[in-house]
Amino acid sequence: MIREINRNQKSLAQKSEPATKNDQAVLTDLLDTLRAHQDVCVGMAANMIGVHKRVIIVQMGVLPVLMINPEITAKSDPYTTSEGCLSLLGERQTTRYQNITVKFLNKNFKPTTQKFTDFVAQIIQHEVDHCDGIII
Ligand SMILES: CSCC[C@H](NC=O)C(=O)O
Repeated sequence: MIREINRNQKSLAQKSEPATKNDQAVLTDLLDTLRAHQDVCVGMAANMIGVHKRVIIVQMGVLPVLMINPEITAKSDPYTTSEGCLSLLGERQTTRYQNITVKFLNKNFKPTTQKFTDFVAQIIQHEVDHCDGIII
């Protein structure tokens, strides 16, 4: 189901709870909602559709990838960049890391550890921050 974008800064500042297999609906809602905004949006966290669970979706080329309970376990090569967000007006400067390692459950709840670089790594960092109540 396509959900409304949460722009309530107080709600977005809340830390999200770990997701479980009971949270299937948010997986499809994130897919549907990202698809509906794919012209302007490359990633989303569940709290952006009002669900305070640690689930993110990241556009990797043409493929949207869901990550459940993502955790960045290693990062290297910091740089400064400017980012926007569907939940926020304008852009803000932030520090991101060129290379990250992420531990997460895939869409079938299979434990996965994967390395990411460049723009995909940047999107993941932005969305993991959302899970921690941090907006850029
Ligand atoms: C480069 S990271 C920016 C991610 C942002 N998505 C919101 O959480 C977006 O603009 O799609």
